[in-house]
Amino acid sequence: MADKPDNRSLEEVRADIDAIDQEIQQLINRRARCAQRVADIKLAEVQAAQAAGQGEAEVVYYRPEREAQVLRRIIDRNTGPLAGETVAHIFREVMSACLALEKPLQVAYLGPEGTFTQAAALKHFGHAAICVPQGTIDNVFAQVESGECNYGVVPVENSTEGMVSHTLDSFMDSSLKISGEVEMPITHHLLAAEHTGLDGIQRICAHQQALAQCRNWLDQHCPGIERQAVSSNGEAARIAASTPGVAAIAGDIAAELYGLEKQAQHIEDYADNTTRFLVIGREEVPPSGCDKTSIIVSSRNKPGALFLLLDPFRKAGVSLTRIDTRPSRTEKWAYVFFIEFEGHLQDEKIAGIVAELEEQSILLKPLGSYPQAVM
Ligand SMILES: C=C(O[C@@H]1C=C(C(=O)O)C=C[C@H]1O)C(=O)O
Repeated sequence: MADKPDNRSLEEVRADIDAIDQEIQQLINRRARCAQRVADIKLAEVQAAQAAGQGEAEVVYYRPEREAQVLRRIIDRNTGPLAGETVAHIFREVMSACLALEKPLQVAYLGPEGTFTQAAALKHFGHAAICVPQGTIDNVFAQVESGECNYGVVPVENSTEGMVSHTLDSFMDSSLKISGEVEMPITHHLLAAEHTGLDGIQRICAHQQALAQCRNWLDQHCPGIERQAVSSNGEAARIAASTPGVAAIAGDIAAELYGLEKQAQHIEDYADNTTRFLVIGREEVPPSGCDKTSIIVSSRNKPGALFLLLDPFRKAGVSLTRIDTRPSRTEKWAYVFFIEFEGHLQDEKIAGIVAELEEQSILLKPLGSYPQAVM
């Protein structure tokens, strides 16, 4: 059946919009009161456990598995005209604001301000979270380990350049768990002070990953210009803003934050350049129904060792989403594998695989099960 023609005048449509906005606002506040009630229940549960002498568990208001389920359902049932992802982003902010009524989350991220890691933190936790920049990946881990921050966000893998090895190394020494993943499409620009122009650039600063991701473009358009690797693209943008003749490779946030002009846009060599970030926390996350698990495993140095590590996955029909190897720092010439796969450590099938791997390996460290990225 065709829709009835919409004969409303401009004034009538605007009156409708005003009435709808009022209703949405009331509903959002009603939702917020529900979230407050949930928080009261969680607090009462922890207090009751403490009174019964059962440890000193802290109240964990944030529930990543529940948030992932809410967002997935929103995308699944969406009928448009707005895109599912668009509506999910709006609800991401609604949940973020509801949660902050109790206490805004403190989230450490690999800074400085203006990095893609900051954008990833905001995408995952929403804008009500208090995001705190850290100078190094180690500091992000330390902030979460000490309880200074609730969660941390670190880059782990880029689709052009592979793993961020430092993040993997940090996991080896840490007791923190992975509680989520964030995927960000990465777009790089060549940024410099206004009116610099390609001819006015003597040096290009960026994080080594960004330099690598734009290598072909730079070879073609900026041959002979010095390239300098610095600690982050945000830092590169800061340098470019204060040093004439210096350009930075960075994204839109950095361009805006440091008032830099785009000398060239979208200079990454591969159009589907994405970076994946991990969220680290102190708690294990229950199953959300669509999860991933990451483990570190080190095998005995014998023929077929890698085959033996992977065979349990094949037998159980479980897909690996990532496998990477790092030199072990304790035993010379031993290697550790960083393996990611679909499923949750609480699934029987996954628990079986892990038990089998434990027999084959000298070290097996589960880094956590967490909801697969929703947006
Ligand atoms: C309301 C809850 O607490 C938090 C807020 C949520 C929300 O606003 O929907 C979801 C999960 C938690 O992060 C809950 O656990 O249900």
